[in-house]
Amino acid sequence: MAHAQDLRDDKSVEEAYFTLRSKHQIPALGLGTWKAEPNVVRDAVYSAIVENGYRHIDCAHVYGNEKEVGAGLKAAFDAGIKRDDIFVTSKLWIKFTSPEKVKDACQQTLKDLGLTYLDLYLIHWPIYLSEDADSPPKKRQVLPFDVKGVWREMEGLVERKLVRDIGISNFSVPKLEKLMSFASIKPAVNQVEMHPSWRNDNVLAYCNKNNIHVTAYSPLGSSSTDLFDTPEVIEAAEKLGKSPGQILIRWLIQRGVSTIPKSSSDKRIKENMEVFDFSIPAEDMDKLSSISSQVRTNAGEELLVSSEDDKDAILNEFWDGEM
Ligand SMILES: NC(=O)C1=CN([C@@H]2O[C@H](COP(=O)(O)OP(=O)(O)OC[C@H]3O[C@@H](n4cnc5c(N)ncnc54)[C@H](OP(=O)(O)O)[C@@H]3O)[C@@H](O)[C@H]2O)C=CC1
Ligand SMILES: O=C1CO[C@H](CO)[C@@H](O)[C@@H]1O
Repeated sequence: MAHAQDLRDDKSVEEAYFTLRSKHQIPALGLGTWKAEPNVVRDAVYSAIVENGYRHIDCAHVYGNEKEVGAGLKAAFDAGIKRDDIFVTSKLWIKFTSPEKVKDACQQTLKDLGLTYLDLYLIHWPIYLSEDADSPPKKRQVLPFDVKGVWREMEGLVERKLVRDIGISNFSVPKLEKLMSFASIKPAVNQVEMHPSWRNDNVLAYCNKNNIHVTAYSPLGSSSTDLFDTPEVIEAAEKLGKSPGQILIRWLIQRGVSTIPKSSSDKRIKENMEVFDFSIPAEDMDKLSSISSQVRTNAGEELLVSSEDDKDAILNEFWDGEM
């Protein structure tokens, strides 16, 4: 199987993988499922896998559609795709990030998806909320997060063979450093927001140095269309005869990062996969990597803002000043 450094020469979607520290391989491109309506996500998953060569599906309990994603996976398996050829990621939601809740939460996700194991299970955010927390939560509903205890339970999931690899999502460098200091099984992946308008360079550098693979979420800027109008993106797209979306996806893969663009449209599911027959020249990579305005689309506000007064203090603590 080809590895990251071979991608430029790769013509085969199925061969485009990055190798994790466990030696398991994660596909460079997957399908995101956040905001994929339950009534359409089954068909999107089927179309992605069976008709367009996707081999990674990114899920989460909180997306409220894991049963329907599972129906799409089942349809793909019924069509002859092998379970072992598909990489499925899911995430432990923040109301279950307490040691005694981890195993049940994982088993619920497995049941909903109709699987006996996950390829990757991530702590969705480094935070623990009470199960009755409002959205956004009140300050008192943000409970002490026992990262050591939760991680030990995540390691237990690997030992029980419920998951092949474990990782985290939305972890800043200081939070990664803490986790690395006690983890017996080191995190395989950190899934974070990443695109040319939020490069996340510090997190990427730390992860590269510590053999933690990075998966980029919201590679197209999520629900905002601003990225598609960025001059550097338009210039590269026109030069290479590709769509802005293809440029954004390819930029990530050439950075050594896997990514999971979401689409429920057949046309865009196909378009987003057509990124393995070209490469972005170094000068355009540099321009795309030099956009001065850097803004997260997902700073966790919906999880954390209990009142306007608390907003800055809570977010700053959450991201350890890495805003
Ligand atoms: N770990 C975490 O905390 C998070 C993880 N994620 C994961 O990452 C995935 C991707 O991120 P997400 O925030 O959904 O945003 P994306 O950056 O993937 O953008 C998705 C949006 O772009 C549209 N789109 C898709 N392809 C194209 C294209 N080629 N041209 C134009 N528009 C396009 C989609 O619409 P349409 O469906 O109509 O094509 C949708 O509105 C999520 O679905 C989820 O799985 C996301 C956020 C946080
Ligand atoms: O993955 C994600 C999408 O949905 C969640 C709930 O709104 C977000 O918090 C999270 O970042």
